[in-house]
Amino acid sequence: MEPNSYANQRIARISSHLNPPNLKMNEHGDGSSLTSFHCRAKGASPGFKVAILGAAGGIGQPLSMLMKINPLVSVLHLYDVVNTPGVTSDISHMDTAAVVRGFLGQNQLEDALTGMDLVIIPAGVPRKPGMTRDDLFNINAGIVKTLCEAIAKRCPKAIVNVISNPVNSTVPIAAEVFKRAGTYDPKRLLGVTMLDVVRANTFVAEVLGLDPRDVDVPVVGGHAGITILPLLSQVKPHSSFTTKEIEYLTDRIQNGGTEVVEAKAGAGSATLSMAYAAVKFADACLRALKGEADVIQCAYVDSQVTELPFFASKVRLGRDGVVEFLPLGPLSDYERASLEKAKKELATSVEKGVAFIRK
Ligand SMILES: NC(=O)c1ccc[n+]([C@@H]2O[C@H](COP(=O)([O-])OP(=O)(O)OC[C@H]3O[C@@H](n4cnc5c(N)ncnc54)[C@H](O)[C@@H]3O)[C@@H](O)[C@H]2O)c1
Ligand SMILES: O=C(O)C[C@H](O)C(=O)O
Repeated sequence: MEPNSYANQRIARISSHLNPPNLKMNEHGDGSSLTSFHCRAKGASPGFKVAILGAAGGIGQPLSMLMKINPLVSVLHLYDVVNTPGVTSDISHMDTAAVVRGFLGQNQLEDALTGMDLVIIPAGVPRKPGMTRDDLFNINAGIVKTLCEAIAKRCPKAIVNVISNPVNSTVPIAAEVFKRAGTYDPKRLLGVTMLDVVRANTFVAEVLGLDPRDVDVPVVGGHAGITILPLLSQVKPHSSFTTKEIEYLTDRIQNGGTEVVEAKAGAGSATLSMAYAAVKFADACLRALKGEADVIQCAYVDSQVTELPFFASKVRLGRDGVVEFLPLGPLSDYERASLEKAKKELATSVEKGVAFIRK
């Protein structure tokens, strides 16, 4: 054994203990462990501070793992109302730079959020077969409200990525909470619709016989059923589709979530593909925060692209969040008709979210 390796092993073992007091655990129970007092201070690695709210859930766990690998992250705060000690201990053993801290329960929510640059919210209940995303409103609306009230207090300048469903309503809820608190910056609040883009790229690539990494499908509107509108006329590389292909692809992309919910047969909704999509989106936000130019993603945002107050479309991201809305571009007749149907449903979902806070 090298002279220092024993000490190094001990320090590695206690790294998961460098946590808030509630998560200090001594698994050895022999009273002989090093404490944080004995550890040499680690120079702060450059990077961003990211909090995941709902970190112990089906999405939260793989999302936390993948964010721990992201070199742009220096500090990773994992918050949930259950099970964060275990998830935090587990993830903190990964030999990547981000320092991981766990926070458990409402009493620690504000500590989890203090000073964060990016907050990702996958907290809330998922669908079971036969449910719509809107059926989750009654539970998830209150969860998102509480979390956003704490964000307004502790990291009002953070970029916020909302994953909790129904996204078409939870993003307007978040906006209303921030308005009430006097901290609303529409550029910094983004509903995550990346999974629709990920699915669209995958399914279109299958039909075209291409590698999905070479395919780019804009998906606009919102994140539920007919509000999910893939713009197949704008697929890159430029491609033409038969009417049958357009109908098949639109239906499959709009119902991708339901396809997973049914396949999981009561055990929840998409978690792994969602974690992948959430990390892709969060990474884009962090690259833009760092100053990378030309970061363009689809997101559900406070929008000027249509007459609706919130709409998903391509946006350019920068150091302050959304810095530009890209125009919808020329639509096919099929897409124009679908957009009108989507707008009606979206308007209702937005109003429902706003009314939840204003009532
Ligand atoms: N935007 C999208 O594309 C997309 C995709 C998939 C799932 N979702 C949605 O994401 C949400 C989470 O899905 P999941 O499969 O991870 O569910 P899950 O039940 O596996 O995990 C949710 C987690 O949230 C936690 N939680 C509950 N109340 C909380 C609170 N007040 N504060 C903090 N954490 C709390 C739970 O303890 C749990 O760990 C669902 O609403 C689901 O519909 C959205
Ligand atoms: O379908 C769901 O309920 C989860 C998510 O919105 C999805 O699109 O997979």
